[in-house]
Amino acid sequence: MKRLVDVIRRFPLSLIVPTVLLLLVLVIPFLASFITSADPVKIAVRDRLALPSLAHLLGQDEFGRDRLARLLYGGQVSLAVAFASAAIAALVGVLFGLIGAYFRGPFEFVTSRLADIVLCFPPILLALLVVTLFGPGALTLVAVLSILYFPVFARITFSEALRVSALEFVEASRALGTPSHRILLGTILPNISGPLSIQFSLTVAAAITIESGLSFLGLGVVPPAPSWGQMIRGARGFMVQDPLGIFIPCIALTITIFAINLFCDRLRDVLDPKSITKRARLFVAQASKSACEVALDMATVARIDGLRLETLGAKSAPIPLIEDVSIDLREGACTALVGESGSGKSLTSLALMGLLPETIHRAGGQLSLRAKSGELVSLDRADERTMERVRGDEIAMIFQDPMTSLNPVHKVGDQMVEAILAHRPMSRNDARGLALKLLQIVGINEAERRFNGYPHQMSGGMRQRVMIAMALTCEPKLLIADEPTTALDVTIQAEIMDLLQRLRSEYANGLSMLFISHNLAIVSEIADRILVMYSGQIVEDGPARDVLFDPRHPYTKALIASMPSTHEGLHSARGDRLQMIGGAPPLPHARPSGCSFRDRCPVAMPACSAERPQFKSFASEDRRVRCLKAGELAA
Ligand SMILES: Nc1ncnc2c1ncn2[C@@H]1O[C@H](COP(=O)(O)OP(=O)(O)OP(=O)(O)O)[C@@H](O)[C@H]1O
Repeated sequence: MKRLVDVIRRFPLSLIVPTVLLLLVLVIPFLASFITSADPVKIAVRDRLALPSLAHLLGQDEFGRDRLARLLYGGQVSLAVAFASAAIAALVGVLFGLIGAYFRGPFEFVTSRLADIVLCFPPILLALLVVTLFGPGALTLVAVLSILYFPVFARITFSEALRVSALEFVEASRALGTPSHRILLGTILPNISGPLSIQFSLTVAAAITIESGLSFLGLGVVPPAPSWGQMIRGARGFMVQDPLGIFIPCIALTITIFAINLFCDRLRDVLDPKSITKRARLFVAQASKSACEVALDMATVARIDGLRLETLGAKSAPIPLIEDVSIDLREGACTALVGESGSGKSLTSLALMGLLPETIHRAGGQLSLRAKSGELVSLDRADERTMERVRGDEIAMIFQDPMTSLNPVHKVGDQMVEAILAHRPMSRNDARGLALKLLQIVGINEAERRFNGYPHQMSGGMRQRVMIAMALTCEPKLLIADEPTTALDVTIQAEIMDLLQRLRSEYANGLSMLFISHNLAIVSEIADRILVMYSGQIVEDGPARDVLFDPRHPYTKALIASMPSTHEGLHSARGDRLQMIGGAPPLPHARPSGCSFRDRCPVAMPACSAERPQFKSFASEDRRVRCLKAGELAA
């Protein structure tokens, strides 16, 4: 009982109306004997096509049979046939699709060829074949419809499962030795349930309509037994004299199909953890409208001011991911954002680009940019058209994994030309010339040959160079480099860092950079300013040298102490041995009260759990530290 109450309490609100509607549609036909005492097959020729009366609420059909009784009893047959055939088709199709996609080889061959063979058969021919074997009737209909629809499920499952099987979390499950059936049912199936639930609703709807066609040909429900298909078939001959006859079963069909589609659609949204509710969308829209503009001084190219990002799930309360993050990106300077995985570096940069995932929204703060023209743009209030111009033209971004950033089916040169033409009004020939020049600038030998090559013909380092060249096509003011060397080996890392340094010094109008990394050693090579991020907050901010050689936050100190570096000064600052930072950063939903770092902090005191530390600035120093002991640590 307690369990039932719990289930009811957690039942998603958005499913209530579709569930009630679906239950009504499904249950009412099965209450036929309580609703009417009329016999659905009893003929009364004298009353044929009679209008509705108290005795016959929906009138009488071409044989004088009670239409309400036929509608209710016929609904039982139609719904049972439709649901049974859709369920069998889904079960068989999903099984074939999953096995074919996961095990490949002969399993793939059997799945695809079987589906091809069934799809090649004209449906009527197939129906005739099954009727010859089993004779007409509701069971025959179920068999015909299941055979007709299972290839659709098999194909959808096959292609979706193929896509999901290639994702890293499935590889990870395999590497952990998870048995195949668990991966198939526990990992892959939930990830493809969205398109399958929609296909199920479409199949039920289609099965109800096809039942009418097959019954019309005498291949389905045998008269005088009622079904909605039979009712439509019978009423077709009297459409002009008695439009109600065809209207009633059609309305029943429409409401049923609508209820099933609505339910499956909502169910998909509820099952998908990435979906957001309408209410949440409205909230986002309102939050965006309430933003206000910030003034930028001439030395600042972009500013993030008091940024707060929250999750926006359909099921749970919002969880803060980023809190009170403020960053000034200075003209021509490289600002580095450093922190452990999950600290919020990427989300901060994606917010600036207007590329936040749908499930995350900006709950506070402002984002502003000084464009090349000198115009001030409020990125938090900009519409999508403005953001399209800003991306690439004003702010460009390079990502961690150059292997997946380029489109594998287009030549490298074509992709570069398209990127140039999207922002710059010039001929294709000029764009080609510019692309070749950029390839040379980023140090790609045999630029012409590489221009005509595909991404898979290049090494990781070369692809990252291409990505950098593409990022520079419109001479942006700001380049966001999100862990641009993490996926590369050490020697290539060094080459890419040299390239970025060279580009900064050669760039005509001064290239400002937001360099994101978890690696302080790499950052120390390029950054003018370092911001250390921990658990969604900036905890230390200052000129690179000061932060590296005189860290004031215990987390920054711990990061430096754990960092293998060839940098002499850093070695002497922390002694010879590398030191580990104990524990792990808290997950966003489980951040402790007070300072998020206190559980790992060697100098934590009781006050650290009582209050969230605010930024502490130091007189005559251009630095900020978010720690109650910042003053002491500085001393
Ligand atoms: N789409 C999302 N939905 C919900 N939470 C998310 C989403 N993307 C990121 N997060 C959470 O937001 C926090 C910050 O993530 P973010 O990717 O910005 O971290 P990061 O510092 O860039 O880490 P990494 O170096 O691993 O990329 C993490 O706790 C992460 O789990």
